[in-house]
Parts: sequence; structure tokens; C-alpha cells
Amino acid sequence: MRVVISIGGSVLAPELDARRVEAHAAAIESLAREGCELGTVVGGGGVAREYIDAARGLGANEVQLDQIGIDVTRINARLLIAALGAGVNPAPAHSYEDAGEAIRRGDISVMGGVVPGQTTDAVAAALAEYVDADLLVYATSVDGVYSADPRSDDSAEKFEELTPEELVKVIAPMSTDAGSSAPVDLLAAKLIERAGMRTIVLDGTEPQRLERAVLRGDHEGTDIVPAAAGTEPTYWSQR
Ligand SMILES: Nc1ncnc2c1ncn2[C@@H]1O[C@H](COP(=O)(O)OP(=O)(O)OP(=O)(O)O)[C@@H](O)[C@H]1O
Ligand SMILES: O=c1ccn([C@@H]2O[C@H](COP(=O)(O)O)[C@@H](O)[C@H]2O)c(=O)[nH]1
Repeated sequence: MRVVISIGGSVLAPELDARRVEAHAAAIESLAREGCELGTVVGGGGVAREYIDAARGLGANEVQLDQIGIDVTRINARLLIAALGAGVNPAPAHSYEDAGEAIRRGDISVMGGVVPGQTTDAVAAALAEYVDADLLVYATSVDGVYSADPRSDDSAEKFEELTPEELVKVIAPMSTDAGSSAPVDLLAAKLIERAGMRTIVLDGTEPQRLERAVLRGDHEGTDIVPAAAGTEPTYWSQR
């Protein structure tokens, strides 16, 4: 099974802790040992947001802020590469071709951001489409997609399952400014819709959750499942 995993910077490195990065790397290696072909995409997390906020205060424009964010995602990608050791591309891939090539030769590919105007969520979705992945997983800092931001709205309800079209509707109103927070960004949602990609959004803070979800389909997050041909989704199931 070919799997693309997006690991939020706030999941991999909420603060710099080598043991935490090692634990995430161990989960990824264990998936590889189970026969998964793996592409990973690492986010920038709080550190990217701090740099972006500081540079915004200095008058940088959104593209410049995105470029700063991309640099931080690549530094986080280097942390994961350091923890994975052999069998991984030695530097973050800067293109989908390079990431795909690493996967083709049997390595785990690791990359961060690519171009301004998006987040690593979109990078993961594009890589998944490019390598024709069977599954795309967002290991993020929230335990699924909600009807509103659960950190600021107590009435927010978690979706157990959404179609890609429904995901786009939930994500569309969210900010696209550099450094903004969303379970996946809008471009990612559109790419998931276009590709009809099976996707899971889950709480990735415990690396074992990722293993369980990929190997056994066992998770508490949100499943993004394309509607079967000829059927119209009639409701959004909620937890
Ligand atoms: N409708 C929503 N459903 C779920 N989470 C939401 C929603 N709206 C906003 N969020 C926020 O999205 C955040 C998750 O994305 P966030 O970008 O912070 O982390 P990440 O995916 O780990 O990536 P990184 O930290 O690298 O940016 C959560 O903190 C949550 O508060
Ligand atoms: O392809 C990309 C990836 C990222 N950015 C910018 O970096 C930050 C941090 O990335 P996260 O995935 O949110 O952790 C993001 O907000 C963008 O500003 C980018 O421009 N292009």
C-alpha cells in the first residue's frame, strides 16, 4: 500500500524534543517494515507561525511570509530525516518528482513546503495524487474535522465521515493567510476532491495512532470518503 502522511509541525516538534521526533520516525519506519511505500510531508508548526508573525510585523508581504514558512517546514523535515537515518532521501525533496523518485527506489521520502500560497496540507495532497497513493493521512494537532474551530467554539461538532465535496464546503470559509490554522487547507481539500482520494484526518500527537489507522483502519478521526458512484450524500454524520 502506498501512503502519503502529512505530519504537522505542531505534532512533530511542538518544542524541540529529540525523543518525540524519534517516536514519530519509529512509527513511520514500522509502517515501512509492514510493506507500506511512504511519502511524508512535514509542516512548520508554531515556529513557522512565530517567524511569520515577526516578519509580518516588519512589513513583509504574504509571499515573503510564505517563503519563511517554507524554510521552517524544510528545517522540520530535516529533523525527521535525521531521525529516520538510512532508507530516506538525505535532504528534503523540493519537488514531487524528487519525492516520487525516492519512493520508487524504495526509500521513505520526506519533504516540506514547495511554493507560496498554500500549506504543507496541499503539498501532501498533491504528492498523494502524483504518486497515486492508496491513502492520504493528516496527522495533525486536532482529532478530526469539526463544524467550527473546536479550540474557540464549544458547540463545534466532529465529523466522523465527510465526502471530499463536503470537506471543501467546511474548509472554504477558513483563512488562507500565511501561518493560518486549519485541519487541511482549501487547496488540499480541492485536490482530494479532484483525485477522489481516500483520506483520514486524525490526532497525530501519539505516533501509534498513525500506525493503527494505516495498518488496521482503526482511528477516532475524520474519514474523507468519496461518495460511491451514483449516490448523493444526504447528511453529514457527526460524532
Ligand atoms: N473546523 C475545524 N476543525 C478542526 N480544526 C480546526 C477547524 N478550524 C480551525 N481548526 C484548527 O486547526 C488546527 C490544526 O491545524 P494546524 O495548522 O494548527 O496544525 P498542524 O496540522 O499540526 O500543522 P502545523 O502545525 O504544521 O501548521 C487546530 O489547532 C484547530 O484549532
Ligand atoms: O508549500 C508550502 C508550504 C508551506 N507554506 C507556508 O509555510 C507555512 C507553514 O506551513 P504549514 O503547512 O502550515 O505548517 C504556511 O502557513 C505557509 O505560509 C507555503 O507557502 N507553501
